[in-house]
Amino acid sequence: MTWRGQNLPPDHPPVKSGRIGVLLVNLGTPDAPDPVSVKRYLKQFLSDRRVIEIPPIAWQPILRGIILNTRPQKSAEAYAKIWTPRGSPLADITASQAEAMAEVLGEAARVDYAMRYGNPSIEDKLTHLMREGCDRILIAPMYPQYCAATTATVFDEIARVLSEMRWQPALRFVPPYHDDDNYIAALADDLSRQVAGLDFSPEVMLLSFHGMPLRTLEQGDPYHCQCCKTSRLLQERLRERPEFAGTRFETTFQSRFGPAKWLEPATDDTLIKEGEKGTKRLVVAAPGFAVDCVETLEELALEGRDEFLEAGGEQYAVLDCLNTSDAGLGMLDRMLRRELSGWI
Ligand SMILES: C=CC1=C(C)c2cc3[nH]c(cc4nc(cc5[nH]c(cc1n2)c(C)c5CCC(=O)O)C(CCC(=O)O)=C4C)c(C)c3C=C
Ligand SMILES: [Fe+2]
Ligand SMILES: [Fe+2]
Repeated sequence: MTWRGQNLPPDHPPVKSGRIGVLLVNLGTPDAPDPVSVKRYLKQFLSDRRVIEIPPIAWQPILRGIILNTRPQKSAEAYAKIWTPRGSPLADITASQAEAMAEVLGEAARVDYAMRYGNPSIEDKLTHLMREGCDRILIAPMYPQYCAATTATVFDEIARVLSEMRWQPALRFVPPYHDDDNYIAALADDLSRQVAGLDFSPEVMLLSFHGMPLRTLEQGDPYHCQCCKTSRLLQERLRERPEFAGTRFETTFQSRFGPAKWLEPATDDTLIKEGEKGTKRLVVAAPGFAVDCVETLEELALEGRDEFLEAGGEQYAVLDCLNTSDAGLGMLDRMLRRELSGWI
């Protein structure tokens, strides 16, 4: 019996090894846009102690007694507005990114994707890659800015899954890429292309990042700092482009959750203030999201539009995330190849 050129004795169990795997990991999403599925997803997501940093003895009664009895209904309505025939945009676009990377990497590596919460799970996909013979695996958390609530939870889950494996793969992790020239240049190209296609020129551009509780900044999470750096580097690039001549840039934080103080300025408050002070033409980009999701397609594109127009604004657009654009896939390809160097 032979496997990849190895001679094995006839009674040897089949051996598959020597392959390289790549696993793109994003946050996760419900299986369907209904309250039961959203409740299942939120229960797992909001029970993670890195996401809600309140001792479980205090948090779990609030989560189970209040949040999970109210939020799933409201969130399911938001998801229903953006759901596609192929499912949740977050999972669908992440799957397309993985397919595109599988194509460009070809025989050099197996590429797949997983979700930190919900399906397909990290456990299933990591086990599957191992069964396919991948004993070296590159994990790519799809978060440009490091945050304990996102990047670190991927590491936690991988470590948990590995703790139950006899034969563990060798692992690499793609580092946060908030100031990587490859990422900033891809954003600058893609956002300029999209603005050139609008029927108005923006007076103001919001660079909106997912928010976090302010306490996490005070406790040393680098997330806020990394968002600010991405924003500064991106603005430096965009100011050189004719599409942004005369545009004023603002950095904001969206998706506030719960009563604690979050990072400011808040995106929704800023949209209202801009409309009230006479800004007529505004665009929003969300550079911290690798793919479009409920937070960009519903909160920014639908709720945000109403907020801005009701406050006096006239023209409003939310730009696509890098998704599967040429710039986005080119960036991903270069980033994965760099992190795979020596393996492929
Ligand atoms: C305290 C709660 C939350 C923290 C902290 C948080 C951090 C955080 N989230 C993202 C990226 C995404 N979040 C998404 C959805 C989402 N986020 C929260 C709460 C917190 N996020 C909730 C309750 C939800 C579900 C939707 C809702 O009910 O509003 C998504 C989209 C998922 C999808 O299915 O489309 C993304 C992506 C980051 C990057 C982050 C910290 C930096
Ligand atoms: Fe979130
Ligand atoms: Fe939201």
